[in-house]
Amino acid sequence: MTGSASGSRLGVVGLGRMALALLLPLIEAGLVPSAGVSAVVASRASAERLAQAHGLQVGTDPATAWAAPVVLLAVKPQQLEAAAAAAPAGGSGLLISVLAGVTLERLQGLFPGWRCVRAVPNTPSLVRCGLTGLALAPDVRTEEGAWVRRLFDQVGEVHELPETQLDAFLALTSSGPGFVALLAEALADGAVAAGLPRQLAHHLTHRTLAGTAALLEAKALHPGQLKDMVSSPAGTTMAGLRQLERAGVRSALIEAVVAAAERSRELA
Ligand SMILES: NC(=O)C1=CN([C@@H]2O[C@H](COP(=O)(O)OP(=O)(O)OC[C@H]3O[C@@H](n4cnc5c(N)ncnc54)[C@H](OP(=O)(O)O)[C@@H]3O)[C@@H](O)[C@H]2O)C=CC1
Ligand SMILES: O=C(O)[C@@H]1CCC=N1
Repeated sequence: MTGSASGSRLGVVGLGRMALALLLPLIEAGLVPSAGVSAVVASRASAERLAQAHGLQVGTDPATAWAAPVVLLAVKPQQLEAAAAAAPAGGSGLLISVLAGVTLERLQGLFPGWRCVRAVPNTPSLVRCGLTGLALAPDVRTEEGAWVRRLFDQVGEVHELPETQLDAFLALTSSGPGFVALLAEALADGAVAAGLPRQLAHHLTHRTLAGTAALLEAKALHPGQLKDMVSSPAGTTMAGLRQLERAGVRSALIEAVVAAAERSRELA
């Protein structure tokens, strides 16, 4: 890892799916040296499995991770109190939390002395197509803030936002991959039902999603414009769109994002 904010050591408290989605590409790109990572998880079995799978130092003694000058906190919100209870008193480093909903104010209360960053990343970070929302506590030093932005920039796009917008950001970008995956699964099922082989149906679904997103972005189209572009009068797309509107898919998607944002606020 480069940059004065970090030295060469990174503590990781909770090495689950999100922490791995961030760390593995950073290690692969040589931006975080695997020898400088000290990770802790809850169970000995997970520690052994993760150490073997990724060649990282993974244990269950929290002191090893909290000794680093920068700590990535990536336990579940429900595991926060236990993780905080195991942190040594008198910390003075940089704490980057990715916990859904957990506010800077709560982090500062639980980890006195730590300069806190609330990050909202997503799992496409694993393939360096991520999105990260960031809010920094006022005491985060200028060079630390710059280092954090650079770090997340390496796995995708960074958006620094007022903290009040992070729950909505998370609902769209962090929960969003789950919503889109459900759509992808259902679209592929439809293609199989209509006669395509399963493997081809999944491949074509992924390419359709990626191509649609690329077209929307490249031509700066409103989604409604693209919908109209592919809908011939009395054609195939309108036949499908009528079914979607009848089933309330548009409203269901709106409510899904709103529900995820509300749940994030509850987890605070
Ligand atoms: N998954 C996602 O897409 C996103 C997740 N997030 C946030 O990231 C965080 C982690 O989520 P995710 O990676 O999915 O969860 P996981 O369940 O995959 O990972 C949680 C990790 O925390 C470890 N852990 C549990 N308790 C402790 C403890 N007391 N001390 C140290 N480690 C502990 C677990 O160890 P063990 O395996 O031994 O139980 C596990 O490694 C959550 O707060 C979530 O809100 C944010 C954005 C997106
Ligand atoms: O579902 C969750 O709670 C986590 C946070 C955002 C995505 N996954």
